Amino acid sequence: MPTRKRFVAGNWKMNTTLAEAKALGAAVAKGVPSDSPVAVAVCPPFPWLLPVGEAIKGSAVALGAQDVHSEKKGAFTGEVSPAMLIECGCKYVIIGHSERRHILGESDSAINQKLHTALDEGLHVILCMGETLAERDRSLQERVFQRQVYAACAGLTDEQFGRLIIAYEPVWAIGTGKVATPEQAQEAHAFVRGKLRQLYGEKIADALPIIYGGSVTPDNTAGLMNQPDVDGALVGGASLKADSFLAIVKAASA
Ligand SMILES: O=C(CO)COP(=O)(O)O
Repeated sequence: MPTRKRFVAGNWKMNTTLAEAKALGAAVAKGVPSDSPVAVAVCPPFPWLLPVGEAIKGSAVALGAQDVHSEKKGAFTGEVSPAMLIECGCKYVIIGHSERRHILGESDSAINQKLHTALDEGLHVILCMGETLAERDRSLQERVFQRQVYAACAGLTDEQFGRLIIAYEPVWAIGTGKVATPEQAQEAHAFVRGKLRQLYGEKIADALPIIYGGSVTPDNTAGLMNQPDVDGALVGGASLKADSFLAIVKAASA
């Protein structure tokens, strides 16, 4: 049986004041035990990376960013490079979140470029993917996974695969309170893992964490985590309160 460490990350999106972010970071850091069986990260907005990094310093909680640019540096007004994130203390970066794909129009190829640059520069990447409701209604989800995941993974080295986490986030479940059932999540995760196995071999497929995101709460975490291919959670709304985020981490630790 493969042993994948579970991973729970909080995506704070465009929320929190500076004071709230520092307090939330500190409370999460305090609540996660140093010997936590679950790896934990928080992903605050860019301007709060340094102060939140300070608030979680020395704890078991790692820092992540919500996006990154695909080039290493240059004339890209308003953008942030992988090296800047690393200097801010980030271990992780989220790439390809559905809000960026659908609201900001990020294409698969732009996401793939970001993924490769971020991995080349040394970050761990949380690559988001998932189908819309219209796509699920037409049973197109597996085609969507294929497009979003496999193109992104082409050309990665074994070492880079070791720094990749896939987050399955069905668009219809994000911020809607409509969580995927454990069976729906398992089916999607198993499909993705099966394809990774076909394309890149057993070792890579078995080691790669696939986490679920979309209306995760303390109440539905255990059911999702009981599925063999669900390795953790990417949490939006419920990560904005330390109590609920820590309850999710605890449920994922069981
Ligand atoms: O988009 C998400 C995490 O990246 C999920 O958001 P919610 O947990 O608020 O549904």
